[in-house]
Amino acid sequence: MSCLRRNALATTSYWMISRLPSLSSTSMEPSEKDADKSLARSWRPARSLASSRHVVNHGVGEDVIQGFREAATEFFRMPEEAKLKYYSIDHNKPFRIFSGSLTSHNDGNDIRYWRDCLKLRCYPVERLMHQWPSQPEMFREHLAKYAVAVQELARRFLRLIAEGLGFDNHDFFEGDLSGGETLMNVNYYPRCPDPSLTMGIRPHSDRHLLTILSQGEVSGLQAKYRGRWIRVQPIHNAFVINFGLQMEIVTNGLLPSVEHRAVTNSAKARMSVASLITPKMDCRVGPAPAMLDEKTNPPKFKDFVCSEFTEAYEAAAGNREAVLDFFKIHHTQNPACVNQQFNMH
Ligand SMILES: O=C(O)CCC(=O)C(=O)O
Ligand SMILES: [Fe+2]
Repeated sequence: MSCLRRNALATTSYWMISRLPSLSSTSMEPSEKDADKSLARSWRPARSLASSRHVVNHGVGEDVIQGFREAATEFFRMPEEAKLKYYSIDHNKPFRIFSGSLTSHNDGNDIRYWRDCLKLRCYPVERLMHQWPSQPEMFREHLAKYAVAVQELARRFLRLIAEGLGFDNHDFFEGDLSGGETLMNVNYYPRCPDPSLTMGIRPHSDRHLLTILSQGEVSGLQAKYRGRWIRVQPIHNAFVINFGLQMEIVTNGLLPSVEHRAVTNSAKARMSVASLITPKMDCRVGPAPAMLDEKTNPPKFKDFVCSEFTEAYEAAAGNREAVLDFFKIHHTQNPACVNQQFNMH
């Protein structure tokens, strides 16, 4: 296991992938392997988020990204009556719209949120697409193409992460650990007359393994870095890759989830599309055995069933420290005993 690689991966949990001059989603030439090598080479630490490094060769065509972004924009443009039937605060709905905060939990603060969110389950496509809205026309078709392409990208990323972590098994994240239904937040932030009074999304860490975010062209995303909020400047056709809390736990804290938020702006509306790669609800999640060493790196977190995590996340309103606290091991137990519980697959 190369310590250097681990350190490189650990330095920041934010990467941006910019457009691919040489590859498109339809033409994976010269070969997927070469594209992966190129991705792997670019897994270097960002010196700071202010000078984010960009990873090229993500392989998702501009037509696929823009096609879905346009269809989603059309969706938000539909008359209120057409959208109202989807409005729901029921988390079990496969497709719904809601307004405002990230979780249903009220954290007692007085912040107002200007966000409409279209929340849906987007992968596996064949199983879920009949639940998506049939209007606007082509919405389903564009979403299906986007969801498949982003899922493939996530799969490649997870392999690279496993490789970068030095795992013998590069398929470590395959199967139940990343095989839950992929969720998608399509966030629409209207133009806001006074951004000092409203937020887009509160500060939070994403709950799952990995988020692949298309920001669009309008800035608004901010990430916490050394205690300060740094703007993540959008890049045309780029994805922001964001490690979630469960990645932080699986890697025993080596790849920390990034706290981020979205602010509103008075000049332009903004739309972002976040695809959240998640474990199966009944999957046991905990620090990967390959990450642990009884003496030097005992487990920092207990394992849990993914559905328990959802409850903790809601209760902590997405706050990184508060969520992690639910699962932290305060080392009164013998780490050797705890070790035996971790069986990820
Ligand atoms: O709008 C953004 O850039 C961030 C969205 C986000 O953090 C989320 O959907 O979890
Ligand atoms: Fe997020």
